[in-house]
Amino acid sequence: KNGPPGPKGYPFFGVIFEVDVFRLHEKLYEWTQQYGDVFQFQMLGKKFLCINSVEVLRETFLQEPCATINAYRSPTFTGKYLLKNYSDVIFASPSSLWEKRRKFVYRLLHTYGEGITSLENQVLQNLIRFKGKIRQNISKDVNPFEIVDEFILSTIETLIIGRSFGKEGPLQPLLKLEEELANRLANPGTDGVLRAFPFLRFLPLPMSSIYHEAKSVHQQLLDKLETLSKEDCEDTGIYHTMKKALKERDENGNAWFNDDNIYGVLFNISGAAYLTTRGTLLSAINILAKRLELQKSLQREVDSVIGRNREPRLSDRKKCPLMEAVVMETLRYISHVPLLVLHANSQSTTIGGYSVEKDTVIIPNSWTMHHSEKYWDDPFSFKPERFLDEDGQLLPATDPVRKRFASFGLGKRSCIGEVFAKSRIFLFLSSLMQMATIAEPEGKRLPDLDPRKMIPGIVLQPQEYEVRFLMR
Ligand code: HEM
Repeated sequence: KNGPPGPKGYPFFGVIFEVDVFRLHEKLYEWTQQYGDVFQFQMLGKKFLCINSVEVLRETFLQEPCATINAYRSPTFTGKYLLKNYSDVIFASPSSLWEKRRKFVYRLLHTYGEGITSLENQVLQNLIRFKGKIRQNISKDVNPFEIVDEFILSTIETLIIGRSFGKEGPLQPLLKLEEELANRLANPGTDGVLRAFPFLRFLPLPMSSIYHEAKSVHQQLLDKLETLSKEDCEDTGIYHTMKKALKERDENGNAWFNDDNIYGVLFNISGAAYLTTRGTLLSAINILAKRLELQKSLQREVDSVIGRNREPRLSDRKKCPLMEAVVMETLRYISHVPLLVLHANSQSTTIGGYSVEKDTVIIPNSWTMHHSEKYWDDPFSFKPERFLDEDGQLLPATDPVRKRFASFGLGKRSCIGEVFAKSRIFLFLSSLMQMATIAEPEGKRLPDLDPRKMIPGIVLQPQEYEVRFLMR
C-alpha cells in the first residue's frame, strides 16, 4: 500500500538481468527519469529503495526517527564471514558496542587527520619522498598512477603503524592486494551471490577463492603489523592504540574492543582509504592538466599561504579556499563512490512519502544527485567556483550549494575518514602546485576526464593516462 514506483522484474531474481551491477549507478540515473526521486526494485530476493533527491536523503539520514531507523546495513557475506560476524565499523549495523567502536575509530582518524605533533615528521618524510618522485620524472611523459599509489599507501602505513616502508617494504604490496580483493569480494554481484548461497565458499569456484585469498592476505598483514609493533620505535600508529584498547573495560567492567575488532577495523581502513583517495587525486591531476589558468590561481594561493621554502602543513588547509573548492568539485564531478555505501532500515518506515517495508536496502544515489540539472547548473562540467562566494571564500556548510554535496555520506553512517582523506589530498595537491605545473603529454592531447567513462566498480577509477610535470 502506497509503496514507491519502480521496475517490476522477475520473482526472486528481480531486475538482475536488466542491470550491470558494476554500472548500477548508470541504470539508476536512467530510472530516475522514468520513476522519479524515490523508486524501488527487487534483486536476488532483496528489496532496494533508491533515493535520488537531496531533500529526501537529508530527511532520511538526518531527521529522527528516520536517521536511526535507516542507519542499518543489510546482511552481507563479507561482513558475516570475512569480518567475523560484523566485528568492524562499515559492514556492521548499529548496536551499543558498534557505537563505541565507531566513536573510537572516528577519534583516532580525526587525531591523525588533523595531524598530531609526533606524526608531523613522518608526514613530512612522505612529502619529501613524493616530491623526489616528481623531480625524477620532471618534463617526461609519465603515468602518474604509481606516484599517487605510493603517496597514498605511505599515508595509510603511517596512519596504521606510525611509519612508512615504501613500495618495496613489507606492507604496501599487501595493502594494495587486499584492497583489490576487497573490491572484488564486497561488490553487490559477488557478495550478493555468496550471501544468497554461502555454501558456495566451500566449492572450488573463482568467487570462493577471492574470499579465501582475502582472508589469507589480511592475516599476513596483521602478522606483519604485530612483528613491526614490537620493534623499538618512537613512531606509533593506530595499531598500537587499538592494542591498548584491548585492555580497557567499560563502566560494567566488560571488554568492549577485541582482536576481531582490530581485524575488522584494519580491513575497513585498507578498503575505504585507498581507492577513494586514489580516484580523487588521479582525477584532479587529469582535470588540472587541462586547466592551466586554474593551476596558476592555485599556485598563487599556495605561494601566498605556504610560500616556496617550506613543506605544506595540515594547518595550511583552512587558509586555501580555492584548493578546497577544487577538491569538492572534483568529488562532486566524478562522484566515484556513486551509491555511497548501501544502508538498510531496521523497521517499516516512510521515505519521501512512500511506505517502505522493514529490511529494505537503501541506496543513497549520490551519482544522480550530483549530476542532476535540478541542483547543478551544467552538472557534467567542472566548475570549482560553485563552492566559492564573490570574495573567493568557501561557502559555509549551511549554504544550499554545500548541502547538496554528499560525497562522504550524511548522518550516523557518514565517512569517519573525511578529515584524514581531505588533509592528505590537500598535502599532495599543494606540494605539487608549489613545485610544478601539470601539463598535457608532449605533442599529444590528454582526453577530458569524463566521469561517465571511468572504470566501473564500487569505487569508480579513472582510465590510465599520461601527463608531464614541469618544474616551476
Ligand atoms: C575521498 C576519499 C573518501 C571518500 C569519497 C569516502 C566516502 C565514504 C562514503 C560515501 C562512506 C559511506 C557513507 C554512508 O554509509 O552513508 C564512507 C564510510 C566510511 N569511510 Fe570513507 N571515504 C573516503 C576516505 C576514507 C578514508 C581515508 C578512510 C579511513 C582512513 C575512510 C573510512 C571510512 C569508514 C571506516 C567508513 C564507515 C562508516 C560507517 O559505516 O559508519 N574513508 N566513506
